Amino acid sequence: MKKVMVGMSGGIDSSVTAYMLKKQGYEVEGVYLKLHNRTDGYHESNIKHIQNVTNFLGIKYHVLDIADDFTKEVYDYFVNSYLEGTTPNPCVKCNRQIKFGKMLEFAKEHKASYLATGHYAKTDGEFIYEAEDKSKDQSYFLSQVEKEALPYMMFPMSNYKKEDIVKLGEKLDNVYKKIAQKNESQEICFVDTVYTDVVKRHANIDIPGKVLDEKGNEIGTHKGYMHYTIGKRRGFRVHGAQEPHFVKSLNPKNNTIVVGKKESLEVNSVEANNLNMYIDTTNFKCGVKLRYRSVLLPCEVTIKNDIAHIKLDKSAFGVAAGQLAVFYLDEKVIGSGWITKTSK
Ligand SMILES: Nc1ncnc2c1ncn2[C@@H]1O[C@H](COP(=O)(O)OP(=O)(O)OP(=O)(O)O)[C@@H](O)[C@H]1O
Repeated sequence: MKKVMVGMSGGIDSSVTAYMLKKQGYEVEGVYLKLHNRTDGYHESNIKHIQNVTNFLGIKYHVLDIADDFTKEVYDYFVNSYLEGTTPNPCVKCNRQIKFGKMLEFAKEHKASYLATGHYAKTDGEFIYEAEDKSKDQSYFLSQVEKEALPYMMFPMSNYKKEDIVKLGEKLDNVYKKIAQKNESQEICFVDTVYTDVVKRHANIDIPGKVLDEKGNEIGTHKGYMHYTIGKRRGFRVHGAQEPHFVKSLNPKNNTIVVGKKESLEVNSVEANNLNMYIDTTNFKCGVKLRYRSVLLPCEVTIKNDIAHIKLDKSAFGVAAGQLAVFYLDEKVIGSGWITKTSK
């Protein structure tokens, strides 16, 4: 009987994942990652749910304290990105370094043949694909996971809709019912409210500065550059503006932000580095997502010296350095890279 380690968060998706795999005849064990140094009962409450589920299923579970790695690889990167004026994507880092890095190592150490999670995505061991439930699809966030990890990954949610998983859970047992009726977890696990609440624990984000136009003229004021991301159109003042202005770039060095009218945010080419490619081709046509929940933008990609040069067929707006460019052939993820530069 093959062993599967299931990453269990105490939420409904991973709890149903464990049930499904047990039913399919695998030897199942669960692992809960303590990602944060929280002392407010957060871990205890999650672990209680996991205890109930694993008791019900008659399986073992482990708790792995990984808070130091998480702080270094994910949390610090998140805060530093805002300090540097870029827009981070912590879930992408977490999936690569923590869930399919450290948690996969743990699964292998425990002689598991696979690591399963409740992510909404598909994999055939060679590639990652969009999930059946497009509204929940997480393939974008998984696209930096190393190619070597793919043969170990299992996503039992791949063909289900979230609502079906909730219904299934509610029918299974009271233990599951309680979990299904919990609030859905927030988008970023360590951001309870808005990102600025996290960043302000580490820096003074409220230092007002100048708003500049594209020629460098002072045209208004803002409340601190870390309050803004590329494409944002509110929260700053432009003297005498008739038309809406959008944030075009952030300059942490002199605490200025550059704004422009919508057309000036038009981008036709994008550069990305730290590539993670699942194919070997260095010149290809594909669809690209330049942020989560964007539609696929047709483009041509040329990779030179480990940098992807992305030429968009049609312009895109509000593309932010620090976000991930994910390359797709229809539903198949063929690689991704971190956006460093954009131009018209
Ligand atoms: N602290 C954790 N420990 C172990 N595995 C985790 C943890 N957090 C998330 N995972 C795994 O990663 C998957 C995706 O996490 P994410 O936070 O995106 O999901 P979710 O929709 O909240 O899932 P769930 O309903 O299982 O909580 C989870 O389903 C679970 O398998």
